[in-house]
Formats: sequence, C-alpha cells, structure tokens
Amino acid sequence: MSQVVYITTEPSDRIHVTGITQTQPDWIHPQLIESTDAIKGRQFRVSGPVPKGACLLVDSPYAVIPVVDEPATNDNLICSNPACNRPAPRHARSPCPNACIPDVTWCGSTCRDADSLRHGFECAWLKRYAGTIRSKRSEYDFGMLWVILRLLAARHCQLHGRTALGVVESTRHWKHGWSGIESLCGSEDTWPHDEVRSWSVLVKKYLRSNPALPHEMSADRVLHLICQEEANSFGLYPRETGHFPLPNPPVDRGEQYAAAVYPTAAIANHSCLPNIIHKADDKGRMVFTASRDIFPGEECCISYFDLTQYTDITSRREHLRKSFRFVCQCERCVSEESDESTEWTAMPMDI
Ligand SMILES: C[S@@+](CC[C@H](N)C(=O)[O-])C[C@H]1O[C@@H](n2cnc3c(N)ncnc32)[C@H](O)[C@@H]1O
Repeated sequence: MSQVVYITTEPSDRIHVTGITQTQPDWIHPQLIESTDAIKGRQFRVSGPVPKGACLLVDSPYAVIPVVDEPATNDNLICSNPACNRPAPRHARSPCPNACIPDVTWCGSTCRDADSLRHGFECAWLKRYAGTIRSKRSEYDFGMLWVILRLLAARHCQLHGRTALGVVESTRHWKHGWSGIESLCGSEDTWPHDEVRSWSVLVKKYLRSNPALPHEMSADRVLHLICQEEANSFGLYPRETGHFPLPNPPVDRGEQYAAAVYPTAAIANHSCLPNIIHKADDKGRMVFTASRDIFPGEECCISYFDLTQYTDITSRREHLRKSFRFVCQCERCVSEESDESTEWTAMPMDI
C-alpha cells in the first residue's frame, strides 16, 4: 500500500508534514513521475489518481540563504545549519565566532558546532567580500553569489564524507544532492549576453577556486552553475504560492525570508492554473500539495510567482519572460491567447 502524507497548516502559517520520519528528509509520492515535454523539458506527471490535499513532494534544499533586512534584529532570520533551517529566535542565537556577517547565525551552539565544516568553507569569503559586493554591486548580486557559495559548500561537505543535509546519494531514479544540481536546466544561452558577461566578471573576481576557496571547478563551470541557479532557485515565503482561483479577498504569499535551490522540486514547470500549491515547511523543505484532484497522466505544475500580483495574460507573460526567460505555454495562457486573437480578428476593421 502506498504511503500517504498529509499536510496541516497551522495558524502560525508554518506547515508541518506528518507521516514521514525525521530521519527521512525527502519524500516523493509513489505516483509522481518525471517525463519530458518537447517545449518545457523535464516535467512532473502522476501515474495514478492523486486526491486534493495529498502531499506530492518533500524536498530538502541543497543550499539556502536568508533574505532579510536588518538581520541582527529580524525575527525571520533562519539557522545556518542546513539540517535545521528553522527560524533562529533572537534571544537564543549563536553568532559566528569570527563575526563574518550578521546574516549568519545558528539557533544554538549545537547547530553551530555541527555545521563547522560547511560554514568553514564560506566564512572567510563572507568576511572578505560580502560588504564590498553589497555596496559596490547590489544586494541581488550578493545573494546570488552567496547561494552559489553555499552550493559549493554543500558539494564540498558531500565530497568530504559528510553530506550537509544528511542525504545519501540515491541509487534510485531520482537524483539527489550534487547530481540533482548538475541536472538542472539553464545555460549561458538562457540569459541575455550582457547579463552572462557580468556574471562572468563576478566569477573571475570572487569565485575562482583558490586555497581559501578550494572548490576545484573551472570558472566556466561556476558560470554555468549561476545560469542554472538563476533558472531554478525558489524564494521562500511565509504563506503558500499557487492558490487559484484566488481566494476573495486575495491573500498574497507575504514577504520573502530566504532563497533556496532544491534538486527535485526544480523539475516542476510553471502554470498560471496550477494544480499544486507550494511552500517551505519549518525546516526549509519544499512541500508540494495537490490543490485539487489530479488525474492519471496529468502534468503537475506549481506557480513560479504570486498569482495575486500578476493577473492578466500580458503581465503574467511579461513577468515570466523577464524573470525566467520563457514564454508561458500553460493551458490558461494558451486559451487566453486564443481568446485574445479571436477578439482581435473579430473586431470591425473600420473602427
Ligand atoms: C525550473 S525549470 C523547470 C524544469 C525544466 N523543465 C527542466 O527541464 O529542468 C524552468 C524551465 O522550464 C521551462 N518551463 C517551465 N514552465 C514553463 C511553461 N509554462 N511554459 C514554457 N516553458 C516552461 C522553461 O524552459 C523554464 O526555464
């Protein structure tokens, strides 16, 4: 019999997954399968019926960074230990012993001590470059490079025997860990030439492999990793993304508090009429839940943006084109596009 996992949403907006054990960090519904679409590339489908409310995926991040203003006083700052990722309460925080940056903290000394190998990989870099990149470039560039640094740090821990997440490379179909990251879509051709050139400058300046940052990857490979990360990273928000039709009054997903890369969740394509809602749980694991009954063979899609923010086809497509570099081919856009062209061709020519 297949295992069924249910999600409960607490009044605090933090979701808890019941039915899987603490030692089982990831969970994939037995009916969830990967296939390929000629236009969209990899995609999720279901091989059998999945009822509304069923959990389809629980995926641990391979790398996550906090994204908050005023980290020293912000209650939404998360623990830096990737096996934890829980909010770090102000009164109980353990800061970095080298005082690298205030965004780095742990929810206690146990989490900090257990995270020394991984944080050791990033600490000197953060201390040396964070201020410069933030002031001379932008907060966005800093966040992007920090995600890359944390991807490299997780790989470093994986290669040196301790997986940052407690995840063991799977021998089954699904790719976990670094092999999941390697299979992400996105390349130098996905992004505008000027943007790729500016990322290339950043890599050469800040992310070359050296004795203080021994990732041993070529500058070209790190540049490719940025192109993948930009096409696949998730923002983490306090409320769910993807409810449609919109509740009345509409409820937005709230303010972003982190950004993360998930090896399996990244397979999900976008739809402006999604059948999955997504939100990170209180450990930063991405949780996919069916928002309606899903029929055998159907594609499972999330929404890449807050559907309360972009409502008409023009603004949705423009947002996806600018931020994700693709023209949305979801069923809602395709049907609204044909409605628009029908309206247009039906217009009297002499008006
Ligand atoms: C996060 S990845 C999703 C997984 C991807 N299909 C793959 O092969 O790894 C995002 C990419 O998927 C494709 N994609 C996702 N949703 C799409 C949609 N609604 N219409 C067209 N392409 C889409 C685009 O190429 C986009 O850059």
